[in-house]
Amino acid sequence: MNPWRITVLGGGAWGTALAAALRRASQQVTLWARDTETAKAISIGENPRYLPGIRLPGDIVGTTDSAHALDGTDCVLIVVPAQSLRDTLDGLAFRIPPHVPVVLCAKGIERSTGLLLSDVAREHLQGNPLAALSGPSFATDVARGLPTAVVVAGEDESLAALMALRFSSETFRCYSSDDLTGVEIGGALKNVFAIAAGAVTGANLGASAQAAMVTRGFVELRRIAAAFGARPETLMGLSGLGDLMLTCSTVQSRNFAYGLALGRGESLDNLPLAEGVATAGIAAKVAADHGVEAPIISAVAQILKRTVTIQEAVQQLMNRPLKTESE
Ligand SMILES: NC(=O)C1=CN([C@@H]2O[C@H](COP(=O)(O)OP(=O)(O)OC[C@H]3O[C@@H](n4cnc5c(N)ncnc54)[C@H](OP(=O)(O)O)[C@@H]3O)[C@@H](O)[C@H]2O)C=CC1
Ligand SMILES: O=C(CO)COP(=O)(O)O
Repeated sequence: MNPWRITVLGGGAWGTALAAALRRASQQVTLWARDTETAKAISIGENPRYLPGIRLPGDIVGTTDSAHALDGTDCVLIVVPAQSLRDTLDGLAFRIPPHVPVVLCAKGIERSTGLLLSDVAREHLQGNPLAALSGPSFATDVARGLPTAVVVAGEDESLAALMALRFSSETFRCYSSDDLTGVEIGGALKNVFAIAAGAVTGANLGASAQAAMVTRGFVELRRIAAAFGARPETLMGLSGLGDLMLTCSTVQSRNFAYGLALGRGESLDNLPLAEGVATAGIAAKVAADHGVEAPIISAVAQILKRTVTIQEAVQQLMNRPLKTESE
């Protein structure tokens, strides 16, 4: 099998880690970053700004030249933060060859529109098949080559399976799915619950509260996904339950760490990217627009807006009318 020429757009932690994983899967990888120092560093096997101390495969090509990165590419991974996807496509979509598959790797909902990232991409890319890569996978683990499993979902099932085959290696196992919407929603919303989990820990509410919050959060996740037409079983998988288990349980998650600082009343300035902060408010609105009850997402959105305290939010959640567990 000849290697694919794969372009990764985005030189942050996740773009760099995915470039390393794809290179280990014997693909030819070019990573486009907007920052010259990052692009140069990638070419010599490191990204000191986002993945300090991690040695990358030495033959990833780093560049700031988008034409060089995208001319003749076989597949494009977009790995900038969710709220930067539109800007990135405004600048680069014209360079992405028609019909080349485009894989969205960010986890979020566009704050200004409530759109899933595939809908944002569809506004810019008419002929390109779209896919999403998601699942429980910290950039530091993937960049180090630790064993990881993710899911690649696309509207075209056979193309998703082909991408999963191309991207997989001994340490990076890709499952495929045709439920693009379910996989996108799982990745986007787990960040909001990871913030909640961090806040529960930071505010010393106890391990029982933590388990209750994650379980009932999972119910909200499945309800919202169903309202979007996704399959419930998708959310039982890597992008859903799997990513909730990961990011709601460890401070290695930036969203959990953000919630932890919030719960402890510490400064939130200068914390690394926590996608759930931008997604919480719009997710609460999207749920309401679809007639879906999502009290935990709403609570996180209100806490982030400082319209309620964590203690008030807990009181509200505990005093909701009683009902059966399946409601
Ligand atoms: N880190 C992780 O473990 C994982 C992250 N993800 C998801 O991947 C996405 C990206 O996260 P991650 O890489 O960690 O974030 P980082 O903060 O590490 O990096 C973000 C990167 O995006 C670049 N960027 C931001 N805005 C733009 C723009 N408008 N145009 C071009 N480049 C831009 C930044 O460039 P610059 O440096 O110049 O500012 C930087 O290289 C998020 O949605 C996250 O949820 C998913 C799974 C794992
Ligand atoms: O999505 C991730 C792991 O699957 C990364 O989570 P954080 O962005 O919270 O660090």
